[in-house]
Amino acid sequence: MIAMGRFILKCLKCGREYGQEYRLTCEDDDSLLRAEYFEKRLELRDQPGIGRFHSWLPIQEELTTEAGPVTYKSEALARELGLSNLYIGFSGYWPEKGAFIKTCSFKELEAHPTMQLLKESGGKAIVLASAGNTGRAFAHASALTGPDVYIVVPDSGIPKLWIPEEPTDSIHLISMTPGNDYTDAINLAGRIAKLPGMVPEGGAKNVARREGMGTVMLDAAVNIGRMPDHYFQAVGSGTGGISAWEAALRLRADGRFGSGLPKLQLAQNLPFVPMYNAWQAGRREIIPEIDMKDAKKQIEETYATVLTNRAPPYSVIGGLYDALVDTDGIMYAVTKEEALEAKALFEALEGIDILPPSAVAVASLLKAVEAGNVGKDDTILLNIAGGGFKRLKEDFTLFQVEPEVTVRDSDVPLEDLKI
Ligand SMILES: Cc1ncc(COP(=O)(O)O)c(C=O)c1O
Repeated sequence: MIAMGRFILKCLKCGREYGQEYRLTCEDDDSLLRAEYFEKRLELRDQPGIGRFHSWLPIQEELTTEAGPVTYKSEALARELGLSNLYIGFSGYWPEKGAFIKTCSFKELEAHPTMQLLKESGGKAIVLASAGNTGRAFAHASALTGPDVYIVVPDSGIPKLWIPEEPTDSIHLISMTPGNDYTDAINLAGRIAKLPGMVPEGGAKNVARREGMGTVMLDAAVNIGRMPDHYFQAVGSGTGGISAWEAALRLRADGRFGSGLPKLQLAQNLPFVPMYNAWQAGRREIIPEIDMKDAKKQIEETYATVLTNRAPPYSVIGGLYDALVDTDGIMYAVTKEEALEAKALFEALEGIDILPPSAVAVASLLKAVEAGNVGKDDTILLNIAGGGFKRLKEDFTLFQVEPEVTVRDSDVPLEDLKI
């Protein structure tokens, strides 16, 4: 158990408080827990990456990894769009800009604090589901730091499960046959996590994961000197949006970064856009028959497959709906063609390759400019949550993680997994 805490966990529904521990839910209800840190002012630590933001990470020991978010002011894309204060929050590999996330997405910002919290709370093995990028990040973190990870991935995610070092025995990859999607992987991971000795990673419920993603907002505020007026990101679960909002609430309370919360401007990719549909209809609830009819077929047709969660933390108290309401947010639905065009534009102008979800985010910024949803002198943060994969391959040899077992559906007998 953890000694002397740095924060408490508070239930956003009933207000019940818990000490510092690896806890995903309140004992009385299912709303999100939020960390309240004893440090109310952000005090940057002298660490190379995400560890700078230790003030608001739910761990004891400072992280020393070089992986961290990078913020820079755009010139070429900004000029093209006629924007005078466009900032890029870049999570990926781009050494020329000081970006050293070698699994090329902001999922690594979630993985490092989560693995550290697991260690500090005595856990030995963590279980998670992934559409690909999260699994890669946790596999890498496991190879670097030791704890076992059990990663359940749908077939479409397997090619994304490479890491920049030899896979270690601590990485256990479970793949699912075609026909299963990310949500099927979530369901199977949920069953495995109930086995003795296993700790569920928890997705959006995992505070360490949210704070890790929230550092993109913190880094931007520190670099710009204030919070941005707008925050653009592509979402699948929406956890990044929730995290950006929570980070902004802390920055507002800090007092040095402005008092207006950044307007969340979030995008999904067509035809699978359940949160966009629910938000457009003004609903807290996602109604599957309306908002994601023929979900599995829609998911197969999407360009950015990692943005396809059928059970996102949208309706839950403290979830994405609340974040959108509180920030007067906007959602976008982007086509594959729009995303590909945006990708080509960004890469040509900014000079770095980006992953499909980031292309969806760029496309939503183009739409926002066209619709007048941002002012030309507004301060805008565009979260490029994944990029630099081509750049990474120039410097590193990548290793594919091989599945230990492949299963047909999420109801398989757990004995078959030979865990
Ligand atoms: C690069 C990238 N961007 C965006 C997302 C969406 O993340 P979320 O919906 O959890 O905020 C993901 C999810 O895997 C991702 O890998």
